[in-house]
Amino acid sequence: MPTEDDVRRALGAVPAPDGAASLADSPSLSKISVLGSRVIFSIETTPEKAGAIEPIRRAAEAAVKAVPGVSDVLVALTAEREPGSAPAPRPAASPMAARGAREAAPGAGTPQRPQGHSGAGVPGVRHIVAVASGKGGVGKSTTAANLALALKKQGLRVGLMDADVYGPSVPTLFGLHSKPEIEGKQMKPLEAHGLKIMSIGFLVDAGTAMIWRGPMVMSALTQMLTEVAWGELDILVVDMPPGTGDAQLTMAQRVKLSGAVIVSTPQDLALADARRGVAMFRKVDVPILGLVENMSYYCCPECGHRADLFGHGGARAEAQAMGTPFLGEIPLAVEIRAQSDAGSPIVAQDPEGAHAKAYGGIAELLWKRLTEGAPGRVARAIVIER
Ligand SMILES: Nc1ncnc2c1ncn2[C@@H]1O[C@H](COP(=O)(O)OP(=O)(O)OP(=O)(O)O)[C@@H](O)[C@H]1O
Repeated sequence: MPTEDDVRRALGAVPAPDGAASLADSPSLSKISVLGSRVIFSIETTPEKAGAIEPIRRAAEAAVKAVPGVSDVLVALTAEREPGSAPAPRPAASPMAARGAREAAPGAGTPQRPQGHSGAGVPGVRHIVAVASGKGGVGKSTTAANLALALKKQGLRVGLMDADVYGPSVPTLFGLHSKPEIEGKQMKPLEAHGLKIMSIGFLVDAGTAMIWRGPMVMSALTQMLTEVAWGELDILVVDMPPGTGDAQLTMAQRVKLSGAVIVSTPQDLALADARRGVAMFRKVDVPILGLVENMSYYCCPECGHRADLFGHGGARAEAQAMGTPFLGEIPLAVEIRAQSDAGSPIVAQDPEGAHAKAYGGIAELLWKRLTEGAPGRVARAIVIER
């Protein structure tokens, strides 16, 4: 098995982006993770310089791939993220246009995957459900985490995959900071509150935003889906990257989704984004399982008074207008935020409380809709050539 020293030696021949003798000597090089035959590290840069540093990233990847015993290399570009600032810019180029990725319609001469609700691509996983939002900051990750816990509470076997590669928040939400172990050829998901959890944030330095190029997103996503020992799951909840750009569209196609849940806040603007989210999934024939209205109303922790901040109920009306089910509403509550920050989501912390019940109701409707048969879909295969 390769060692960290072997990797460093190889990086000694790669130029540095900052005038250091080599990448191995550069402060821009992150900690190196060697997980069996798989090597993961990142190079720190700024979003503006990411394009210029791409050749160095590629050279580093090639140099480490040539180290005996190395099977896979993932080199990410990362940038410091100011707390509360926007995520790093998304790749401009469509991942679909990336060399090596091509789309194939079923029956176009490529091996066909099973269709519809089979969870193809992840053996043993019955349903893969995306939790998505048209824009960032609406509480998609918080909803995905608490929904996963609420599904678990119903007795289901549940996994949570953080596909929000631009700003993985699942490590913070669950207070998980260790690296996954290797089991045979696969990474073992971490576990918390009975959930199996995987995030790109477990693999690269926390506190950085990642600057991804199309093919890297695909490779990271593929690794998290197929190279993780998920075992037998009733449902894998996928926390998608926010937005409706090419990367999100590609993910929606790449993952064999049973359906998608769209999270929105009640504001008009957020609802316009939610509409775009719904349209994106419809475009690739992924059934919309329903809309969730987050930060729906304010609930005073002192007196229990309910205040509608943005005319709550907008998402319910919007869902009706779009012909999608409305799954439920979650209030804007200090405890929900505090528990997320403390690394123990509200459903785990206070499973019998009112907020847990709200998530529970959504989970119940979601599971009902999945098992009572949301409209089937013919999944289109995307073939990644390695
Ligand atoms: N119902 C809620 N009540 C109070 N705070 C909430 C609620 N839902 C989410 N938050 C808080 O809002 C912030 C954003 O939430 P979260 O990270 O889940 O959003 P997101 O849509 O996943 O964002 P991004 O797309 O940028 O990752 C967090 O600080 C979270 O704790």
